[in-house]
Amino acid sequence: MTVSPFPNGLVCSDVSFRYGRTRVLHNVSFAIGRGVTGLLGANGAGKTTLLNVLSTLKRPHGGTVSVAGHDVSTAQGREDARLSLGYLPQRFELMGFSSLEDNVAYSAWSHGLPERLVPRAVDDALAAVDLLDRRAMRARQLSGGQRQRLAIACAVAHRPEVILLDEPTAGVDPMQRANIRELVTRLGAQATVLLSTHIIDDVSRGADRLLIMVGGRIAFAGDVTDRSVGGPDGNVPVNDEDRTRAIEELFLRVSARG
Ligand SMILES: Nc1ncnc2c1ncn2[C@@H]1O[C@H](COP(=O)(O)OP(=O)(O)OP(=O)(O)O)[C@@H](O)[C@H]1O
Repeated sequence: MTVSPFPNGLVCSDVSFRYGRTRVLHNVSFAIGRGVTGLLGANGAGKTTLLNVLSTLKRPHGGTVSVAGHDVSTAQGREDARLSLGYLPQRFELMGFSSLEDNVAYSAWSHGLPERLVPRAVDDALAAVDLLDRRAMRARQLSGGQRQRLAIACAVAHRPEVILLDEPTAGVDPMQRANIRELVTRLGAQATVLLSTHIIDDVSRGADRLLIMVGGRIAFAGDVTDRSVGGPDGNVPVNDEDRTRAIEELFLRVSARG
């Protein structure tokens, strides 16, 4: 057995998953630690399915997942993992008629944060997403981008060690996107963050590492500053624009290879 370099991060070993008889994840393996790892893949590549498996919502048909050191193949491991996990799914529900602070408090409590720690956690999470001054508002009164930020606050208020974000910047304007990107970078300073996205800018500007999924397999894994991201000529991109272009080219190259 190989020892993961990130025993307290997210370790996915040889994971397979099927919907009925259709295999969607094929022997997916990677290990990531603190920082932001971008997960890129075309529509239908299997990103959401992978996040559902990593979050323990779905059980893999093969392989193992370890979240913050907890092996999720056992009932106790899954229970411990859920307390160490924050998951922002692609489609999330907020309690529209409840205040922002009640939304975050309920989420923190339901993730197992002791009740006495909840008020402070709510303040910290709302401050982190820049919504503290709207704490008493009802969630249904927020704009789309603000709702997205509130949902992130709900996902991270219990201070999880591993955070899974499924397209957190989908459908938000460039200003809000930059705010969310900055927030994700801050989260990555304290936690292992896996960020699934179609927006290459989010990866080139905000991620340290990159995974590319093609047809349910990991087709590329590396640092965003790796020489391999620079393409066949091996030039290392030095600024965000060059890096975005290089990652886009890498994505197309790797996807075409299948
Ligand atoms: N509940 C389901 N039942 C059957 N097949 C499914 C189900 N959910 C997803 N699939 C299939 O699994 C494959 C992977 O889907 P998934 O949603 O994981 O991809 P994705 O990379 O997240 O796509 P997108 O970027 O469009 O969100 C697709 O072929 C999809 O049709």
